[in-house]
Amino acid sequence: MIIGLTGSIASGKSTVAKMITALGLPIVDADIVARDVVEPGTEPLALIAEQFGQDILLEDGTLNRAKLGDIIFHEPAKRKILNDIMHPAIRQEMLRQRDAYLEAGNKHVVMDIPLLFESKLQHFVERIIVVSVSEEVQLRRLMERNNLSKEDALARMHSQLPMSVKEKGAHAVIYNNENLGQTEDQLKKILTKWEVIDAN
Ligand SMILES: CC(C)(COP(=O)(O)OP(=O)(O)OC[C@H]1O[C@@H](n2cnc3c(N)ncnc32)[C@H](O)[C@@H]1O)[C@@H](O)C(=O)NCCC(=O)NCCS
Ligand SMILES: Nc1ncnc2c1ncn2[C@@H]1O[C@H](COP(=O)(O)OP(=O)(O)OP(=O)(O)O)[C@@H](O)[C@H]1O
Repeated sequence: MIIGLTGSIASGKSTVAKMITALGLPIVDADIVARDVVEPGTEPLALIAEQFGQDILLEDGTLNRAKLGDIIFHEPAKRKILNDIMHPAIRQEMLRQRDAYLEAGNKHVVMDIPLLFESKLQHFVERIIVVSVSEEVQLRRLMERNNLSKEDALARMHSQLPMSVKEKGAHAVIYNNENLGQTEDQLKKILTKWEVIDAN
């Protein structure tokens, strides 16, 4: 079974992904792939420098992620330009990793895709788990984790679809407002019901 794991920014996808890895399931992580496809020497990085100017690169030639984030989370038109450059490369590499896991004999693969709904990638997966939090908890965790002002954190949150829309498109929802133990219990229940892991 190919399972899509999604949610909104700072809702807890990576936290749940770590729990999934601990259960022995392979994960394809879109955020990691998104870093790999803009390593120095890649075509997407050259196109980004062309569109956003050479000073979007740091002195060592790597992408200035903080600077690019500041731009694209505040300007939808710039975000579209970046998405159009990066998303085809990200999709191709994610499918390659998924197929490699399947060819290696794995019965199940989890794909952690933050923008699964925004990019209409539902067809990549057979089941969708959405990690959900209240806006209040999301804002607090995002401000703390990324050391962002309230305004910058809200800009990031509003650059994605509302959580309610994602919940409606999910086969299962994990509510991650409480402690990690409660989150893990919900995850195990879902995976047991889908016969991805054994009940014990
Ligand atoms: C703008 C960038 C450089 C900022 O880097 P930074 O290290 O600050 O953030 P990071 O990559 O860890 O992303 C954090 C979260 O931001 C959200 N996010 C990232 N890109 C986007 C986007 N284009 N639109 C909406 N939300 C986004 C996701 O929830 C993601 O999990 C980076 O996010 C990026 O390259 N984005 C474009 C690629 C992309 O769409 N990635 C999302 C997963 S496919
Ligand atoms: N149940 C929880 N209790 C307390 N803190 C949590 C809980 N779940 C996640 N966090 C914290 O909230 C922050 C966001 O979680 P995480 O990084 O897993 O989100 P994410 O959805 O992967 O974010 P992104 O979309 O930015 O990649 C992290 O600092 C994490 O440690």
